[in-house]
Amino acid sequence: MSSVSAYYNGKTVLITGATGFMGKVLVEKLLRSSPEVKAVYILVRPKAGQSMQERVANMLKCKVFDRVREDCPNFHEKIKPINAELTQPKLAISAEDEEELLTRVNIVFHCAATVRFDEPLKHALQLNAMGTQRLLELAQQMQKLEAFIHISTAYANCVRKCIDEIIYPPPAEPKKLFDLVEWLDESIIQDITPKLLGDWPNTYTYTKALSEYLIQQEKGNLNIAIIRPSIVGASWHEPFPGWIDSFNGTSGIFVAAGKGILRTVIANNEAVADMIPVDVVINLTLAAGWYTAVHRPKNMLVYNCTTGGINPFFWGEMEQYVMSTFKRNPLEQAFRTPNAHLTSNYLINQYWITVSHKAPAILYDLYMRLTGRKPRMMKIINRLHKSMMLLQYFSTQSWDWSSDNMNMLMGQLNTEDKKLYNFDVRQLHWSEYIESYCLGAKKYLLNEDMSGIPAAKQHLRKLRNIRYAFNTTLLVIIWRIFIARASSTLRH
Ligand SMILES: CCCCCCCCCCCCCCCC(=O)SCCNC(=O)CCNC(=O)[C@H](O)C(C)(C)COP(=O)(O)OP(=O)(O)OC[C@H]1O[C@@H](n2cnc3c(N)ncnc32)[C@H](O)[C@@H]1OP(=O)(O)O
Ligand SMILES: NC(=O)C1=CN([C@@H]2O[C@H](COP(=O)(O)OP(=O)(O)OC[C@H]3O[C@@H](n4cnc5c(N)ncnc54)[C@H](OP(=O)(O)O)[C@@H]3O)[C@@H](O)[C@H]2O)C=CC1
Repeated sequence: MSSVSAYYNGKTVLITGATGFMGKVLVEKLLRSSPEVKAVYILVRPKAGQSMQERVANMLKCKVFDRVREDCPNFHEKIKPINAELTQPKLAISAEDEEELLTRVNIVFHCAATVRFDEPLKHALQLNAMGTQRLLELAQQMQKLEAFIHISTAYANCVRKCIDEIIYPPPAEPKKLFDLVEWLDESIIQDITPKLLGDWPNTYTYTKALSEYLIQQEKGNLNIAIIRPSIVGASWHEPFPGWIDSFNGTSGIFVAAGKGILRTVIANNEAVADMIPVDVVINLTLAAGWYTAVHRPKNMLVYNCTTGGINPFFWGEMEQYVMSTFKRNPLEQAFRTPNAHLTSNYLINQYWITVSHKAPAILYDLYMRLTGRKPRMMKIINRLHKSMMLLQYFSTQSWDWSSDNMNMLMGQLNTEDKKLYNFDVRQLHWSEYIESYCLGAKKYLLNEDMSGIPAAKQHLRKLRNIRYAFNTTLLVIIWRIFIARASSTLRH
């Protein structure tokens, strides 16, 4: 039985989206588990006034690379950044760089995408669907290509309740849509987007469904596999338990709940919270790359990378574990004591939004104004409500994903690889994982030190005393009004 880590040694790999949350974990794991990998080309665009080189230098300083930095101090020499923009013709790669890629690359991992739910359709199409098509065109010309791995999402087909490891008919004919957005005015596209999306909840899942179909249509002789992760969370074990650097998915919600800002969430306690740790997704992706290249399956394999069917976990349990962790390990400078509740009742949610979100935010902003500072809480609350509105589609329903290919792949790994590329989610202990996720959000997302926990607890005690004082004052005022009314009624 050949080995996954040995396979990548000596290979040249191309990764898109390497600067993103999952891309970084992929680059790190690849370089650490296969230190003899020949080169890792990464497609990077200049962004926010930073050149490609500056961005890569900053990326490599990131904590996520601490382990590989220790194991192989020269790991950065293997990383070859290529200037690219996936929304541009020919990916905006220079002729010289293109030549290098065409003659050298053995395996492609395509992670780049816009994951925003509110992305305008035109941009989501240009990046997620057309970008994938352009990358496929490039891959078709690669002389030594052995496998092409595309990262999709388990929610690409969220209009279905049971999702098998197959490509479903697309929501629309991709090429017709490409033509349409090419000549239609941006504002008209915005206007007709809800009609085009149909049952799809957002432009992200819609364009991910289109790109899966495009791949199936245009794969030609390429050896391709598609990975469909569900809600990707902090790492389980690698490179560090709880590592996370993105506010997407559940992470931003955890932080908002931990800070005491978020108090009510529309979710179904009994619905499955299909979360998957990022290192599990990356281990499966690397294993699938090896399997696709070495075993060359006759049909393109789709791997649903989910937990619900194997080791189900529910939103109600998540609420308990998140709250219990943040009560024991509070975040610094919390707005209020963490106390978030899930409800599937729209009216109850609206009530708590008014009482527990808006009222305290208005009072706090008033206090800020009175003390000559800039009010900001209402702005945060409004952004939070926008996020919650976009996320509730996923927190109120359950889906059944089959995971036969994930199981099949596990059976193909030798004993050593089963440990090195562990994606057996049956071993995942949810309460421990969520605790480590919340602590990871505290450490890696918010850069808070664990030594600050006693001060954070002290701050929560102060908040509790303010609440007691506020409630007592309110009671006294109500009591005084009541007494005043009662005595005036008696006088008359
Ligand atoms: C108690 C437990 C309950 C559990 C309760 C259930 C929850 C139920 C979750 C379902 C989860 C489904 C997930 C589907 C699984 C996929 O397959 S989807 C893949 C993941 N994609 C996503 O999650 C994208 C969702 N996000 C979005 O679409 C956009 O962020 C939103 C929601 C439209 C918000 O957009 P926006 O208001 O423009 O804000 P955005 O640009 O995102 O952020 C602005 C800045 O604030 C930062 N920020 C964002 N959030 C925060 C925060 N909370 N704190 C501090 N800073 C923050 C950002 O990092 C960003 O910083 P810069 O990059 O500018 O430096
Ligand atoms: N996170 C999640 O919960 C899930 C993610 N996925 C999928 O996993 C993949 C990775 O997601 P994740 O890491 O979370 O996303 P991130 O948003 O963290 O990363 C996206 C990556 O794509 C790159 N990118 C975006 N636009 C362009 C462009 N125009 N040209 C070149 N590169 C571009 C970004 O580069 P830059 O740094 O320049 O912006 C970044 O490296 C995506 O395909 C996503 O659909 C699937 C299921 C769930």
